[in-house]
Amino acid sequence: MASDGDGAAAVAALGISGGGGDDWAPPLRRNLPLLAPHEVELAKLLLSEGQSHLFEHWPEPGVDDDKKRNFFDQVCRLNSSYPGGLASYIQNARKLLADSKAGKNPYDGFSPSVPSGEVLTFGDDNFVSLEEAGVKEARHAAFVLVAGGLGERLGYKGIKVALPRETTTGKCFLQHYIESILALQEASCKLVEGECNTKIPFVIMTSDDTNALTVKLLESNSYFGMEPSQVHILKQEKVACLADNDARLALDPNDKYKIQTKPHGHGDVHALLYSSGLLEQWKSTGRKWVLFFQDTNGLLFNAIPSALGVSATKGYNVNSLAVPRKAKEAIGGITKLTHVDGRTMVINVEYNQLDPLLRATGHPDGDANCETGYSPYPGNINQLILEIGPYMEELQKTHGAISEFVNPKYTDSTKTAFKSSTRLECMMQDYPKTLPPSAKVGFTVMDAWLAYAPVKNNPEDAAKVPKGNPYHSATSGEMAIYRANSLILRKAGAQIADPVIDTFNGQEVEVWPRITWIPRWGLIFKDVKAKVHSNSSVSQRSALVINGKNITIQGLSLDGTLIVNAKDEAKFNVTGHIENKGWTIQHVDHKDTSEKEEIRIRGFKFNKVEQLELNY
Ligand SMILES: O=c1ccn([C@@H]2O[C@H](COP(=O)(O)OP(=O)(O)O[C@H]3O[C@H](CO)[C@H](O)[C@H](O)[C@H]3O)[C@@H](O)[C@H]2O)c(=O)[nH]1
Repeated sequence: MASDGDGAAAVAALGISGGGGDDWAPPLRRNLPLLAPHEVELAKLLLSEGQSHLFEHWPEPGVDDDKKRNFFDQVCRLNSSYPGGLASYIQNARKLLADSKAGKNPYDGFSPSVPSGEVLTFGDDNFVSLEEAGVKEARHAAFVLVAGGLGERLGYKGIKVALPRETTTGKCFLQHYIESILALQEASCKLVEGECNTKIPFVIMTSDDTNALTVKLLESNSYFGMEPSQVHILKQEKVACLADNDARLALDPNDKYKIQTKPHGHGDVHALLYSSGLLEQWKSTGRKWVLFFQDTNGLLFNAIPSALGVSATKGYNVNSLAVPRKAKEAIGGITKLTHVDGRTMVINVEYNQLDPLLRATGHPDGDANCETGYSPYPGNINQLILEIGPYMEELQKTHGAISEFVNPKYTDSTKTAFKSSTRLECMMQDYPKTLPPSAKVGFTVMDAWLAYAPVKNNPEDAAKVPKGNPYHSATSGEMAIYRANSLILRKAGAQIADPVIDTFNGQEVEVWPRITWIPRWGLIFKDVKAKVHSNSSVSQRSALVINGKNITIQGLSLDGTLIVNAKDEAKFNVTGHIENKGWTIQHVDHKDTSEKEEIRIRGFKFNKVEQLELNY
């Protein structure tokens, strides 16, 4: 830090007179001697971008000097972490805020239509062969989890990847993701003749909100069996908040020497990957695919093998996973956009933009269901599979910058003031927007029961979801695992009892038998079919935990709780009639603070009365 004397010299050297009317807000002028030359440059930048208010409250030198210096440390970080620096950020913000105020449609000139993509049916021959193709490709893949989000809508205090995916085993999302990647690695390697030492890389994008807890979760669980060198953490920086339509930066309400910041969105992942150097490394070691996914979709890995199979067999540069979408559901719609000048693109139109776009282009009902009971636009679940070569070529041009948007909440229709500060955001699924028309952009649709069950909404909001639309809550997220596993076993020939309907935290859900397995057991449908025989049955009140790769089920009739553990490659056949009191489901009110938060948000817990545990 420059001494007072140095600062004054620096000021003089930079030719700053200390005058210039409003340019040098008086409180800043008085503090100039405190600043190092690079800080003076940053101050000039801020003033030239209309940010003199940031200094209005600064006291005389000698008071809060450390805080003033910390302020410039933060400005320096904000300036270096945004492509083009803070000046670009403020200019982009001013333009986007003006467009928003004017009600400008970001899709001006485009008309939407329903695109065609690959529609897969679980368990048919095409699905099975795509799964096999996907497993074969998996050893050329790298996975990227975007997990920098706060999960504001869920309101959970911890990080979302640490939440149990289901509470029968209690395994968290991150453990399930890692075990799934390792299972893919193992299965894919098995298909190679000779030795295969492939380690599938796994990147986690964190933010200041999630980084420390994510690292702690990994380290305290020995990376859930993954080699630490396989895992790369990339932390995204937040961006400055905007207080008004002039893009004046907002000060932190709790610290007037700090600019308030918020996450910039999952779109940051492309710029971070670009600057990390990982892509070159991956390409040079034979990687072909980069798979992006989100923090809480416990069904996702049911869809990965076949979707990767689609990418490989269709030669897609970009493949987005989708599920049938209910109108107004909070997932973007995959849409074909045709511009008046003839350009077309297939892209996600975010859920808050689809309705206005449709209304503005001759669809008076806006975002509505069609005769199928679903929106005609497939719902984007934000699982993207990018082919690494074309991806790297594109990033060479864009450096990973993704088109941004702003979403201010105005106090009234004059759109002159915001309810709270806003910021620019970007989304990873907007990546195809800059691609040339020659790019092969496709999508793959699967049933939601198989592929999509996120945990995003808190109990109160979930209970208000229109009837028939998915809740996207901790309750529905867990119940969806049991339903999917039950349906998969049914398809494999087992007799799985029908569900009962119950209501937890105000949400009516189907309660299927609580069946779970480790990814090594049932990575693809062919594996499940080979291990389950049709003469087996599971009653509705049962729980079945399959915890071993080579466990087979033959002639089992289960009415109660059964946990089967078999180590490594040990073979074990589960058979016979097993009956016990089992685990009953106990309702928990989400306001009951005597329960743990992860239990309260799902509205139930298991009362473990009796079980049979087999260890082999
Ligand atoms: O700055 C951020 C913001 C979010 N995330 C991560 O991005 C993912 C998605 O965040 P949200 O769950 O908040 O996303 P939304 O529900 O708003 O919407 C996104 O997910 C939906 C499907 O779940 C749809 O695909 C939609 O089009 C897409 O934008 C999460 O893993 C979150 O941790 C970050 O890493 N950094």
